[in-house]
Amino acid sequence: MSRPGQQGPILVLNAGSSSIKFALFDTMLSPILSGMADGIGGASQLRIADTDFPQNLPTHEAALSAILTGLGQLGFQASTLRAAAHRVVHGGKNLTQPSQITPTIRQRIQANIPLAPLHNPHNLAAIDTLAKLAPDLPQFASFDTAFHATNPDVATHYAVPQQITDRGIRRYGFHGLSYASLVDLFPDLTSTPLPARVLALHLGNGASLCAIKDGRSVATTMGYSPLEGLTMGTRAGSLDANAVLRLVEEDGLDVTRDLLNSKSGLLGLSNGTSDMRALLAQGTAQADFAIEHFCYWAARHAGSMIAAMQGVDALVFTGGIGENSPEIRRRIVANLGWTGAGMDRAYNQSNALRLSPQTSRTPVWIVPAQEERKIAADALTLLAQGARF
Ligand SMILES: Nc1ncnc2c1ncn2[C@@H]1O[C@H](COP(=O)(O)OP(=O)(O)O)[C@@H](O)[C@H]1O
Ligand SMILES: CC(=O)OP(=O)(O)O
Ligand SMILES: [Mg+2]
Repeated sequence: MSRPGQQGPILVLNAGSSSIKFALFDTMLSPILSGMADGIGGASQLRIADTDFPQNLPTHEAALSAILTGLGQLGFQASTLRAAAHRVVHGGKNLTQPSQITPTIRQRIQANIPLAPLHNPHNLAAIDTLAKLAPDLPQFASFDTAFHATNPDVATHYAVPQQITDRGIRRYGFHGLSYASLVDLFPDLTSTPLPARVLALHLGNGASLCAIKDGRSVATTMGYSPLEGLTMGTRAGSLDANAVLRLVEEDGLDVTRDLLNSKSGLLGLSNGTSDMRALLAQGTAQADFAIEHFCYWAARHAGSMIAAMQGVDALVFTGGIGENSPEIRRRIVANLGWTGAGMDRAYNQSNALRLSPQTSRTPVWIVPAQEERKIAADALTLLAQGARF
């Protein structure tokens, strides 16, 4: 029996830790419209196409409901869709390929909640909400961990006994849909082939770096969960495991989990603000220290990524901060002057595609994160292969 939306668009939902991005694509992968609910839990707003709607969005659930209402008012009710496709942040050991969501896949996503507590619950909530609204709607998931499946064992193993690694305590890496789309889009956008050794900087509310050699991930800064690595909006980034043990001992597990995932990073350092745009506008000593910490550690971790590639041929910024903040890019590239990267002030100020002058030995680019397009492409491939619908 055919569904009413069989010829309709694909809805992509990308729930980040502070935002839900969404997009509709037709079956030729042409964008129909896109939008975003951002600043969830803070100074939130909903943007659909080019229109901003100031909205109080205290939770991801409120944001999802506002998005679905807004799309419904434009004629895109759930019943009119051909499929929905989701970014799922943690696929764990087993979910390394885009998949149609079945009860088994849903159960595995749920089992990975402790590994990505700021993400997987929101991904699952979106899947469940749509399943209730439109039980026959085929739904698909693409996993943020999958692009890093090419990391060598030496990069994915923590230095713990093998039986611990076998329990899944290993490095996975995230932002893989962003890095995969960067690799796909780079040649067309820049009219140059993808350089052999790319340092990709995905700087958003969550932030990570990836060493991309010959188009494949060979190292990344996030590990077992999206907590490891850089200083982030609310996440602490790397810290000594013995410090974590002490916090758990003194404050308990739940308090410590919340502290390290939701109350640290820029928010903790500045004593109140996780949003980079707001921090840059503040001008207080605490805000400046938080910004300095972010840029210093991004550059320090970059050194590690560059060592994994034995050098670097290009730097590529992406993510909300990477695409939009000239000041943060300026500071990070200044800390990486030793790589031969340089910045043209005017190009940087205008968020141009190429940020470095022609004389720069190592070019610096912006490639906008196109996670939604990648997720839609994955879903279309599965539909073409005959996924049930
Ligand atoms: N013009 C800007 N200047 C500085 N930071 C910005 C700007 N625009 C967006 N950002 C920052 O980008 C971050 C959100 O990035 P994004 O990739 O959308 O987040 P998420 O991790 O939720 O997907 C926030 O810290 C926000 O302040
Ligand atoms: C994995 C991750 O940190 O995602 P986001 O940056 O969207 O929060
Ligand atoms: Mg994001």
